[in-house]
Amino acid sequence: MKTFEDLWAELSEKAATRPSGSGTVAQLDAGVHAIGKKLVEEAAESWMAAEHEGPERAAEEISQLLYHAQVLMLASGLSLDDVYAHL
Ligand SMILES: N=c1c2ncn([C@@H]3O[C@H](COP(=O)(O)OP(=O)(O)OP(=O)(O)O)[C@@H](O)[C@H]3O)c2ncn1[C@@H]1O[C@H](COP(=O)(O)O)[C@@H](O)[C@H]1O
Repeated sequence: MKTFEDLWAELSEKAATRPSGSGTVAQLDAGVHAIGKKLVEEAAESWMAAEHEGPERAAEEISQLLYHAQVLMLASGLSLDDVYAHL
């Protein structure tokens, strides 16, 4: 099973090597504004799933929320430690 740190390592590699066909690279090229909109969209979908669609759908939406949070971190030049310092 993939962890938050596993995903971070994978996305960092994608950002560095920019393989063709990567959705992450496309998101990074779209910029912080577009990434932020996706993050907010996934937050709303997580909320709706948790309130109306049950735990399995909530878990799915929250995984997408975490993905987009990591993409925003990459686009902002942040490391995991930069964020963990505030937990
Ligand atoms: N975990 C994710 C992940 N979660 C969400 N998403 C993206 O977020 C979108 C959310 O889906 P929705 O159905 O909510 O959105 P949608 O509006 O239908 O989607 P779009 O119109 O934005 O495509 C998906 O279409 C993906 O583009 C993800 N994209 C990639 N990953 C993982 O990231 C890694 C790198 O992926 P690539 O960069 O694409 O190789 C791989 O391990 C992937 O599994």
